[in-house]
Amino acid sequence: MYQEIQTTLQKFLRDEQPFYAFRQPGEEVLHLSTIQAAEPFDYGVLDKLATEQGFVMFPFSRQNEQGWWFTGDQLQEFAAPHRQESPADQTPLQVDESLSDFAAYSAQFKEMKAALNKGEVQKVILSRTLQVNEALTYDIPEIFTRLLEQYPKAFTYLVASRQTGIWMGASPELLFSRQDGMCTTVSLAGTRSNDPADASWTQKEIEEQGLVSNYIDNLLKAFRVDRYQKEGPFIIKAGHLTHLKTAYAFEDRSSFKLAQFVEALHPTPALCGEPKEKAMQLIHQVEKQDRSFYGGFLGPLNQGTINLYVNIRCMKVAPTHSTIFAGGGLTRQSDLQSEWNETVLKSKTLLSVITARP
Ligand SMILES: C=C(O[C@@H]1C=C(C(=O)O)C=C[C@H]1O)C(=O)O
Repeated sequence: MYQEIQTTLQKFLRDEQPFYAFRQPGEEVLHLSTIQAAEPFDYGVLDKLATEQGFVMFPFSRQNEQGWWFTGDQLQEFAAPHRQESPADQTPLQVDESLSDFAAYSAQFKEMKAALNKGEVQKVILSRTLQVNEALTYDIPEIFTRLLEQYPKAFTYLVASRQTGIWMGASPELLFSRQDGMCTTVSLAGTRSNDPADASWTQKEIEEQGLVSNYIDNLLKAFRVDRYQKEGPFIIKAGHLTHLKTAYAFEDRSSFKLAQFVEALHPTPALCGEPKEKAMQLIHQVEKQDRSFYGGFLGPLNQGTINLYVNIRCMKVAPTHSTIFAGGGLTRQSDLQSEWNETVLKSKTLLSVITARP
């Protein structure tokens, strides 16, 4: 299967044929479809698309970018590649984190910390980018295959469209799903490395994940969902990281305003902050990069089934360089060096599948 996936993706990229490819968490199938039409995405679409299938890609904020709804007519399925199917004899690319990156991050950290200390926000997410100065376009099939192999529990995708450019990622975070009459969402936050020596969770992480859960609890209340299952927080593994997760599930009743709920949910305090408006303002003011589709959501809609994931652990591929995005939640208790280290660890999800040219 490895070779067939490579050949198909290689051909699409060479021909500049827009497409999307994804494998859902735990699935054995890679879905691949050409994009024949792209329409601006409006949340109302979520209520209407009972019979269609396609793929949504929505940005973190609508300030510079809009969401897209992609449809195509051929949905091909491949058995997802398994570990070690791709050539193994390759060394990961070394990228220097320059001192100026750290200096810029630390100035932004201080600015956000000042707002946290003044009580303007309780939590805000600071993100940064890591630039890979290599032309990767024709290595994409290989990199994507390794991403599929290494993160079998993630939502692993590759999108190439005129509207968004080329993006790929392996996200551990569900935004919202509706399947077989049940709706689910999660509160995911708090990060530690997978190293057993780093296993203890501090009050800071417990609180920052608790803030996301409170936000979801309040939203469910506001949408009059008064009966729901809530499990957690428990610890989940995401590649070489671990997170705290609480899972929510409830029945999709006819009175439930699904599209409005998803609109209100995004972006959660896992990617934006609390309170939301103030945190959003602070992010726009402080961060130098445009988050674009990082921190947005994406995923397939298929005849009433909705599976949307938060676009994290991702990168954008341009002809001469690629940009990896990573961020983390800051609270009053945040420490500069450990927050920086967390973004270094998070960027490894992508960095570890990009290999050096021989
Ligand atoms: C912002 C990212 O991840 C999010 C932030 C987390 C945190 O602050 O601990 C953990 C999981 C994600 O919800 C990212 O990976 O870039």
